[in-house]
Amino acid sequence: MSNAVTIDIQVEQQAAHQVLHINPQGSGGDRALRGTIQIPGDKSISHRSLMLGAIAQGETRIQGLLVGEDPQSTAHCFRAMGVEISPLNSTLVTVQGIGLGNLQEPDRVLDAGNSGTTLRLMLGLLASHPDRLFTVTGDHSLCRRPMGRVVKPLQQMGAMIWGRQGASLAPLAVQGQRLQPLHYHSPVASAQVKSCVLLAGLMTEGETTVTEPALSRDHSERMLRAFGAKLTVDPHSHSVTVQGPTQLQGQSVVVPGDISSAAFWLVAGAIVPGSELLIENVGVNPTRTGILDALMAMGADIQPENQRDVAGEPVADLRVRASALKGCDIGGALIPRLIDEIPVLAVAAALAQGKTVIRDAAELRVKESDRLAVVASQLSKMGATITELPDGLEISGGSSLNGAEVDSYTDHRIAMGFAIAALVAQGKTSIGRAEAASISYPDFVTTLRGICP
Ligand SMILES: O=C(O)C1=C[C@@H](OP(=O)(O)O)[C@@H](O)[C@H](O)C1
Ligand SMILES: C=C(OP(=O)(O)O)C(=O)O
Repeated sequence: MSNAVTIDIQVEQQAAHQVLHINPQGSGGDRALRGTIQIPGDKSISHRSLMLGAIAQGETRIQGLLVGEDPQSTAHCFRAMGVEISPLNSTLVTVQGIGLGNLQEPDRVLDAGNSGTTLRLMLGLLASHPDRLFTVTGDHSLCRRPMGRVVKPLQQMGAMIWGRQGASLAPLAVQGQRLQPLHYHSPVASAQVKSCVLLAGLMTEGETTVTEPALSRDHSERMLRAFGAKLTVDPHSHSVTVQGPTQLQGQSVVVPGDISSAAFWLVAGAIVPGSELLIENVGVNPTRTGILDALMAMGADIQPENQRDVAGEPVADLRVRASALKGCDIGGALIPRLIDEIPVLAVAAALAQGKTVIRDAAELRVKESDRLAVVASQLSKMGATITELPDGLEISGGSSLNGAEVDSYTDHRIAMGFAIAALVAQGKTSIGRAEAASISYPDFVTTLRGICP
């Protein structure tokens, strides 16, 4: 029997959609993945640099911005409100800030596409722009996602917002107002809720505070401070206060690589026997590194190298080598620190020895898809033993996966997570609607081809 294994990767266009076929050919041989990977810019930081740049005074210069569909949605919306933003696909992106309170009333509906971050953060700014009417929408997925979580605190600040089901679903109409400050106790640990209220607080006279039940990603806090906002953080109560009104100054921003994109390679390197991958320039902000904690608790061999600080965010290169994984329990305050990585973490759990239980993750039901239901149904098709819980997943690992026809449900994290599962499956896996990957990672398939035998 030949020991040569190749992993055949084909993208098939089927009408408006793409099917990604991944077929490890040859058996018994070495499938090891090897190489050095450059990951795309952090999506959360990319959105924030465009938005803060737009409302600051003077020019903001952004290096390393993610050129994915989600930041493109943010750029389109702010261009429609009079902000000059250079093409996103250049090494240096410039935003000509128009100053606080100066977003123009757009002559069209603002379309946030597939991006929850765009819509929720932008609503805070729109609601606090007096005398202007804005209408906002998104794609089919976004119009099903809950907006009440940001509309409610904004209404408590005096915002006027209309939409379906008591303004809890987009499309929404916003009549900008002078708002009142608020101390909002958010029932969810959500950086989008926190950031929305803080952005509304920028324009509002007085102190606007958000307290959250557990710490969510703190990129807004870091960047608002860097742009000159008057901001205080109480780490004990997970509270952030902005003192408004506060004028921002344009800055130079360097966007680190997205750990949520690195997560696919971390899991791939850990589960494909013999692999060694070096993932360069990964943002390792402690509010985002839950995936490292979880994988290491499962026995993954991940070494951070060359740790440094880049423009206010910690960065490292991550070396991952394949190792035997064991199941573990994941829940509580760890969840917001790895929320977007759970689909691919479930793939690692399916390969680990023993049981993995993920809890406190009901938020996954209101992402681009119901990620708990989709991961459970599609991973079962590949032979995994997985049960959907109301707020998580129970995965009995150790089974080998078989190739299958699965669907992304138009969710980028699902499309890419299943591409990683396909690398260890017996036989061909076909992932429907795989073009969703370009929401956060347009070069995903190119990078995958580059590390496969
Ligand atoms: O603020 C952000 O940039 C994000 C916050 C998270 O959402 P929630 O705030 O809804 O948890 C995350 O899932 C999303 O991908 C990006
Ligand atoms: C949930 C995500 O993004 P958003 O909420 O911005 O659509 C994600 O990227 O996984």
